[in-house]
Amino acid sequence: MSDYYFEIDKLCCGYGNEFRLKPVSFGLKQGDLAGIIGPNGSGKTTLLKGISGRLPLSSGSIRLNNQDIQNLKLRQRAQRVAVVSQFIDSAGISVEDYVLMGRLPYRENFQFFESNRDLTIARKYMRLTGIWPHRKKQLSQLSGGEQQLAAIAQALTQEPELLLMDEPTSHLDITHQVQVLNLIQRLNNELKLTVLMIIHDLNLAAEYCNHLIMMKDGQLYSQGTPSEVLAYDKIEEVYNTVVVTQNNPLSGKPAVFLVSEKILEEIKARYGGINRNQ
Ligand SMILES: Nc1ncnc2c1ncn2[C@@H]1O[C@H](COP(=O)(O)OP(=O)(O)OP(=O)(O)O)[C@@H](O)[C@H]1O
Repeated sequence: MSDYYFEIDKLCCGYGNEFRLKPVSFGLKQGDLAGIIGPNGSGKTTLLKGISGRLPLSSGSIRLNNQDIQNLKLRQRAQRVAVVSQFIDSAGISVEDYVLMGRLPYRENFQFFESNRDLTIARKYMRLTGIWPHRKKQLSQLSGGEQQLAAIAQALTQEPELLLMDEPTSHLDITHQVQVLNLIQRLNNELKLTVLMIIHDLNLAAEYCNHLIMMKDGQLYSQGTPSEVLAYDKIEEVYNTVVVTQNNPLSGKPAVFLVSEKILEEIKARYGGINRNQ
């Protein structure tokens, strides 16, 4: 029996000889809201694709609630793990029908129409994500951010135990970023939904996630609480960029500040460098 609700052990996957993850291992507790961070091309999406089954593993195991989920049939896996990817296939389908597709893994053989329960669940998540007013529109008529909300509503309609998300806030303005992350945080608190998401914004990652996984060059570089992972020296090594970190005065979570080249040169000329002990 593992202490972890979700655990990957020495997971390897990639694209032939082009790019391959070095073995990645980590565990999450039920109800963790975990973020995968790291620079462009460090392997975040590849890791998520390996976990979601979109890329075959060359080695390693994935366990959810003490069961190896690699060998589950697609339908069974989809009842337990939902994925929100960056790019949404917005074919000619209404928002409501798109969200209802989240119930497909639960359809019985020869059940051609959704049940009342399917409709109730889909409507609940359309309301929660705020796309309810758009439900009759074609998905292709929505903005990038609204499509992202529809994709999240579909994934939640799947009622998964584990929600995987590839940059769920990438197309959203700050109001909707915070709205979506607040919603995810609420579901995570109320339903004990375990969430693993790729998130580029280090400040949002620090504020919302209780566990961070930092990738560099196809391998796991650091993992732990935001305070452990978002130390200035780790960020500088992984992102090759000078940063200053301070705690958010309200939440106590680390906040990361970038420094322009011009200011850095002025500080070097005046003080010889950044005083990290201030
Ligand atoms: N289908 C593919 N075939 C071959 N190589 C690929 C493929 N998809 C991605 N790669 C390569 O794998 C590496 C890791 O890509 P990945 O998408 O996992 O990075 P990422 O950390 O998610 O980056 P980003 O932050 O830019 O989305 C990159 O060098 C990329 O060029």
